[in-house]
Amino acid sequence: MPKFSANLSFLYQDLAFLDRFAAAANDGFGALEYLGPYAESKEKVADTLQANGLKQALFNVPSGDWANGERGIACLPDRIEEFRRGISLALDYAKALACPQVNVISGLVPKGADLETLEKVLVENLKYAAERTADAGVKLLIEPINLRDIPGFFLSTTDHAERILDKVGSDNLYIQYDFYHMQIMQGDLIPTFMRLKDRIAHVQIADNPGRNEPGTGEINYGFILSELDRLGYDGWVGCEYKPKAGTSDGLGWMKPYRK
Ligand SMILES: O=C(O)[C@@H](O)C(=O)CO
Ligand SMILES: [Mg+2]
Repeated sequence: MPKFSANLSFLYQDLAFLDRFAAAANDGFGALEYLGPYAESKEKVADTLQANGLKQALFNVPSGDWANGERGIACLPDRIEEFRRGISLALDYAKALACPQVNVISGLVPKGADLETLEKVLVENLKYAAERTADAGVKLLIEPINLRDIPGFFLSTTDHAERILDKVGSDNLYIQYDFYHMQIMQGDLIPTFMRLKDRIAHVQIADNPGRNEPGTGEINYGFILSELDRLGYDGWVGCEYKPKAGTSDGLGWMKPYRK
């Protein structure tokens, strides 16, 4: 049976961040994920998780000035020190929250930048981060993201993600496979998942078009979720969508999977 993690950067947007924890637990989620916990103290986040009987499935390492349009810094040559500090902060929180994995957002290609240079920076940053996260018992992930929602994003296909994993050469670096992004960029969702299964540590779901809840678009999540089960995926399924019907009211799709 698939187990679901509520992505609090998308769900329960009408509530304050820490109030979203109880709402997710009440709706039957077993774990949480979000862009980052850094605006709250790690102690407060850990206490709120525990008080609501939730696990921390994942969060992103610090990803630059998100509010002002940055989408990660991991490929940017002039941000290497900041990336490294971010890894250390992410590991502090991961330890406090008993979080088994963190996701790296690669970054936007700056105007006129040399792609080979960006790739080298990303690979070196990931080598550095994969070593530190491995020492802490935390998996490191990278996520291909579709170019329609984030034009100019450096990493947008699983082929590219695989090449990066090969270049980094660490057994602690994995792919975060977001079915929504991959439907837009590649399609062929389950055959690709099957091929990359051993390199994928986390999956996320949303329907297309619209990035709304499963059942609102063209992706057959009934099939996908049963395939994930059949193929032995036992990680969390991250619900990273914009609820069309309100978060709790729009959870009808999840009913067959609740005990
Ligand atoms: O798919 C996404 O948007 C996310 O998983 C994310 O963390 C950053 O954009
Ligand atoms: Mg995602």
